[in-house]
Amino acid sequence: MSVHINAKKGDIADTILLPGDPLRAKYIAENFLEDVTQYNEVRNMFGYTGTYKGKRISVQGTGMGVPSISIYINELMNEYGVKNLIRVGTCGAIQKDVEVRDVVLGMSASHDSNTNNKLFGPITFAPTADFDLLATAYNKATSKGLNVKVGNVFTADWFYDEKNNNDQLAEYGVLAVEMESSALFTLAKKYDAKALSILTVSDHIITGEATSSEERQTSFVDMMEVALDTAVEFASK
Ligand SMILES: O=P(O)(O)O[C@H]1O[C@H](CO)[C@@H](O)[C@H]1O
Ligand SMILES: O=c1cc[nH]c(=O)[nH]1
Repeated sequence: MSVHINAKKGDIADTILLPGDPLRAKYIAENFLEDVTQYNEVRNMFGYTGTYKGKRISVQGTGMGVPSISIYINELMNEYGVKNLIRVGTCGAIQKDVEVRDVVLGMSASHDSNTNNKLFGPITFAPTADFDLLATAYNKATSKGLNVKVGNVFTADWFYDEKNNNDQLAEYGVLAVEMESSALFTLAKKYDAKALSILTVSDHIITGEATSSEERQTSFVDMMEVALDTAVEFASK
């Protein structure tokens, strides 16, 4: 048992999906996994383990923002030996050719979080996804015929930020804005684990087009299938 996860050693698979929304974790467990057990309900941050296509996979809500996901991924890697971490999140598009409901694979994560400044001091570390996970997810997505985009995402500390630099970020090729990937990529490297962010565009920051909160919990099935089909290639059992 760790501080925020009420699971025994061995309850959590070495390969895990990480939605910010715990109800998205519940949806994935109920609709995609077989032989599911719930291992965590501390703070209603639900965690489940089951099988998908015969492989043992877990899914754990992380909450919103760098501090929250950092707590969960530290405990998952340190206390439970998790090795392959795939975020299944939502993001806001900032490029005209990235559309609502598109799937975005985060290859790198620029950010405005102070956590990496504390870790690295004067060095600007570039949080980067694991290439093997990224290549596998890309192949799974394109073989499903998805309109997948791959590139740099921006991990923001502020959700409501009137002074954000979306225009500049877009000019420099950033695809979309979310709130966790830089911490996931940074900490996974520290603990010699593999990490990737698979995101669905839930809203478009330029056009204002948006999805409902129910759709954000339950309907981004393309992303969930790409993540699970990728996860099974890396799960050890
Ligand atoms: O849908 P999730 O995975 O929570 O991701 C996005 O949604 C939340 C903001 O609404 C932030 O956590 C952001 O990263
Ligand atoms: O963090 C997020 C997630 C979705 N949409 C946004 O604008 N920001």
